[in-house]
Amino acid sequence: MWNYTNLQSLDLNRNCVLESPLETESLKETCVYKKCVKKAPDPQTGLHRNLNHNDNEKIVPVSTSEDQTQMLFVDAFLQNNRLDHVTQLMGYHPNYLEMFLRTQQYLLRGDGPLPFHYRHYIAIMAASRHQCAYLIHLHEQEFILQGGDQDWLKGPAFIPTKLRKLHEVNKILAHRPWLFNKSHIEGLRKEAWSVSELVQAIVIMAHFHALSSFVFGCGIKNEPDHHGGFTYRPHSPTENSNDSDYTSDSSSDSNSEPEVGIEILMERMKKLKESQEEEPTEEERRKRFEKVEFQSAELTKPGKKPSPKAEIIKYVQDEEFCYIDFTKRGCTEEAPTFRANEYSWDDHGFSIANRLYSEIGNLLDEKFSMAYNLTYYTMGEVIDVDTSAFRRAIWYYIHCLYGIMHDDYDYGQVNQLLERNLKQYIKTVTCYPERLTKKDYDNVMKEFKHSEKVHVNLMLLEARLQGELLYALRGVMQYMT
Ligand SMILES: CC(C)C[C@H](N)C(=O)O
Repeated sequence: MWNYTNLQSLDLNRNCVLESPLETESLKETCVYKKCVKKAPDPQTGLHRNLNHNDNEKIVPVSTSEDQTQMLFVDAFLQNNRLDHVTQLMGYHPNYLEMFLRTQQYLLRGDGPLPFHYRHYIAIMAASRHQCAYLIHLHEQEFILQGGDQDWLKGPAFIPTKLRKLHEVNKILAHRPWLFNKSHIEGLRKEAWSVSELVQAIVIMAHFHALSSFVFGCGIKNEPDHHGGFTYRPHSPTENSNDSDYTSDSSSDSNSEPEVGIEILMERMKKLKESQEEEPTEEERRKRFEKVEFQSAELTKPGKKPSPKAEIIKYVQDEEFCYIDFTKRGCTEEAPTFRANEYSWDDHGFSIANRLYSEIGNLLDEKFSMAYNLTYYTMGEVIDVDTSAFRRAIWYYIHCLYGIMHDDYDYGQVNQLLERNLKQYIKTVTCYPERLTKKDYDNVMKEFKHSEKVHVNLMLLEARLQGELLYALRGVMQYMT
């Protein structure tokens, strides 16, 4: 349904999207993704540099000259009744955006056992675990458009028991997915949930948990017609921090370490590639994994969890329940390491998802592999770079935060390629995105292009989603057998 507000937002969204360090006051409408132009190598470093990018762009404008992106924007507008900021930001990576839109459309509006208004309400429940006002507001509106009862938006006391009973699973999957097991399914089966309804609900929850990470990770602002969204940007980042999804940063936290630049990173990647080191033994691999896991527990986020605003708190139960570190979770009993070679997406998750919720396995599979393999062979201003080692390190580090170990990956690479600040950022965005501050965003990947920071956030979204689904679908499989 198109209405004036939606058309308005299409027009106005250029002025209020990102609370990003790159925000300028001028409302530039420039296309973001440009083809690299090959230049002569830098005489000092021998690296090829792409001098043809403009780092002032924040989102891909509605008037983009890229045909593929333009078409996707039209699709997104028709699907979502608006061209939202998430879509415009993902517009930097049109091949990915296409799969994202296809999957989200299927989850919310395609064939499936759950009524449409339930799907949007589940999206609200999921986003509320991370206090993601942006997604909550979007789906409150969609919920009403789908004929949902306005009273439900007062909070869980007003919703049907069946839906309310999802709370426990929503909470566990969002923060400690390793606790999920078949007993949760058994419990919900007694509350009139069919297995296929549950699988759809689980995929919707996981999708919106991970999308909340993306929204905070990139600092996406509210839509113009939502609370706090229809404003001009503040002049300084500290002014009026209320209208953004970033928390204001009062702590002088640890993010002051100098960053390893792109050149050093590239040298390290090259060394790893050329290294003649013998394949580490299984035992050695396990030790390296445990080391990374152990170290991650030291990367705590100083400062308190932000307290949710009234419009969000009404949806949140057990507010205190959140991610806990490996060292505190009593690894042996409650959460043994999840071995991805014993239960993997490719061999297990994919087929059980497809079987119980037709088509979803294929859609997710394409989206995972797009995010995992996406590359433009660039790093900052350097072109012709094989970035796979860096990208793999990010993906597997996220799984490691969830206690998932891939036997064939050498976790030594994580420590060589991801420095402390970046690990801290990844951990915050993955585990408690609501705590991310603008300063955290500013302090990482300083030499990267804006579109590359978005790229990293796409990987965070997908790796987190896959990790959560691995636990959830393993629980479903245990229930079925
Ligand atoms: C995250 C980025 C460093 C990815 C890089 N720009 C690439 O095209 O592979």
